[in-house]
Amino acid sequence: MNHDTTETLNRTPSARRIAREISDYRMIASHIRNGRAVSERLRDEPVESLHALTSQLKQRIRIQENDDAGVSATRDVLSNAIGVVDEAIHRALSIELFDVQWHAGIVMSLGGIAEMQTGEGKTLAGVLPTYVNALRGKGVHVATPNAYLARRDYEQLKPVFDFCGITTAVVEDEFDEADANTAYACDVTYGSAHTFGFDFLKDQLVMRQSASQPMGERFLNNVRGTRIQQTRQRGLASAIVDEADDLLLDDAVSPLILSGSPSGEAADAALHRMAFAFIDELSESVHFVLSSGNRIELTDDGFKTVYEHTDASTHPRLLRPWHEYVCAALRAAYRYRRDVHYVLRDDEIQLIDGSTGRVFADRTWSGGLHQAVQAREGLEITNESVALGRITKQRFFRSYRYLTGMTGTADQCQRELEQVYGTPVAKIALRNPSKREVFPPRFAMNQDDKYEAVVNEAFCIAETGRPVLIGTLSVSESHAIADLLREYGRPFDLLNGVQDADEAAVVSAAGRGGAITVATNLAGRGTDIKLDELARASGGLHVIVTQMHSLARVDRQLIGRAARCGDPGSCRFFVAADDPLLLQHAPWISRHLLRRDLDGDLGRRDDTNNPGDHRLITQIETVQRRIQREATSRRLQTLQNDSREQQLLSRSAIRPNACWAM
Ligand SMILES: Nc1ncnc2c1ncn2[C@@H]1O[C@H](COP(=O)(O)OP(=O)(O)OP(=O)(O)O)[C@@H](O)[C@H]1O
Repeated sequence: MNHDTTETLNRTPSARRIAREISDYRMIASHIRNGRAVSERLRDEPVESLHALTSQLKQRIRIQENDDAGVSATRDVLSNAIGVVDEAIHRALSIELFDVQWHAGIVMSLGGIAEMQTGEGKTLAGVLPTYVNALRGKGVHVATPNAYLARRDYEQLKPVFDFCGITTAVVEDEFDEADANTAYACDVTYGSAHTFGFDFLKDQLVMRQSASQPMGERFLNNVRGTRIQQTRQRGLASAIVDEADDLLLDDAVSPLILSGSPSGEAADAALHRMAFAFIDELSESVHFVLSSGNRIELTDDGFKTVYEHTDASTHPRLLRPWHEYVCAALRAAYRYRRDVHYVLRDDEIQLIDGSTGRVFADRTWSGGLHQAVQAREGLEITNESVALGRITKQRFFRSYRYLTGMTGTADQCQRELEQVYGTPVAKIALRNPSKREVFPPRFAMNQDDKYEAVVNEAFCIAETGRPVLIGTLSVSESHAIADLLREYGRPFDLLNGVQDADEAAVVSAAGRGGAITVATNLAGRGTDIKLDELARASGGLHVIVTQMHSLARVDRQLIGRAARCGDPGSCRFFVAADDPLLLQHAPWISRHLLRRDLDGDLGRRDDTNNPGDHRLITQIETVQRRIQREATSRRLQTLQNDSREQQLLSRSAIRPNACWAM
């Protein structure tokens, strides 16, 4: 797939062809019918027959495949592939896939993205495209948002692929070169997008180092038998991306940076400490202003003060102009909060990913911000990382020859997925209407009142035998609610990436009748909370959303933990006048809520539908849509900058992706 900037803005011929194919319902239905017939024939055959059919299909797809015939080659083997996969799932899991799951699987096998509602069974729908891509013999990377989901899917699906005669493995960040190499040698490799991206960067580094070795040295190394570092991956052939909206859009512009930093205290540590002490002399609006996107700008007065009242500006250890140290200290003081943006663990700053709630031990902020936060926390100030390699996830995923994916929440971003990745989206119908009840929203004047109301609701619902998931937006919010629950002496589980609880164990306990689980977004995507009998009979999982996210899709993923795959369930949104989303993006709604409180209206706790409440939620959703549009245009801008940079690199001698050209 050849992408350039102009292509990203227009539908490519290949995207047009895929769009046509994935909307051909008659063809899709006939594949499902034929596939089931093949599966019937295989039912009493020994497992060797499934393996033999897989080998035949591998041969066929390789013979037919050339640059132009990728999709039609797929189409040719699809019915047989469905037969093998159907039979393998039947033997390994004693489950029959529903038509909607085959539909999603075929869409992905043809190169599209399947939008299938949360809880409709995407994990199993993804087996078919994984199998079809594995037939190409160049390896398939199944990318998930985190390591927990990668391992879970690998463990669940390995027996299925064993029946198919397809080798599988999981790769993790901690793997050394040899283990990673073994995992990538399999037909299918499960891993987080993060691991795949970093392994790619590590390989780039190995190849650069080997290319820069003089030929004589390489020859001598060969003669002496000196071990030369190997690459981990076999190339970027096929990727199946789970939670595609998250990985391909929301998280796509944050660059993956492979970095190293010399150990010990930074040479300019004293300057960071001086800057942090100095900001006490500055006041907001006079010396600096807080602007959007976590930025802070010095006013003219501020700039003068920064340089007038200190001799730090001529310090011999300065790595950047003195005012940049001051700005970093201001950002650390005013914009970055412990347990919201980062946690402190073993005297180290560890970053929290805003949309997934995960804590990343190996990520650091750049431009001196990390050191400024260390100064603020009174920690040792470490050296800044030096970037050894860097790529945006957007560029990384665009480098795969075959890319496809699935998500429960692609609305409002179909166009972007198609334009940027050449992957049209097909919406898969619901198997049965959802049983999820959306309770009327609750409003509060401030966070304390809201947490009280949240905890009350959790008690009342858990008492009826239903499990409750309280979804919070930050670690600090999860702690605040946990403290309140402790005060009332109510047992609960906490999942926020900071405590050491085993994620899988907490998720599997969250569906027990009467259980209360407090979680950050860690539990908001991909997690499958299985209900026990009491929980199902009592009405299923109830999800409490403690505050609306700036992206509506994140909210929908969270409420998607309830009422999955035909189960009952419900959810409710809580909104407080001082929620960050309202304060930053819709202060008029905050003011409106405060006015309503004066009328004593906000404390109302009945469940009748109030049109005014729904109007407010609709207004917040409009704000979310605006934020989404702004994020889209930022991403397209990054893409254009990235493409420009790539063009410049390709004109020079440096071609970072050249080794992967296929
Ligand atoms: N064909 C099937 N028959 C019976 N149960 C199924 C079938 N397919 C999926 N399930 C069950 O439905 C539940 C939801 O499946 P899964 O977690 O794959 O949903 P999902 O679409 O990936 O959800 P999310 O969008 O939240 O990630 C799981 O418990 C799974 O075992």
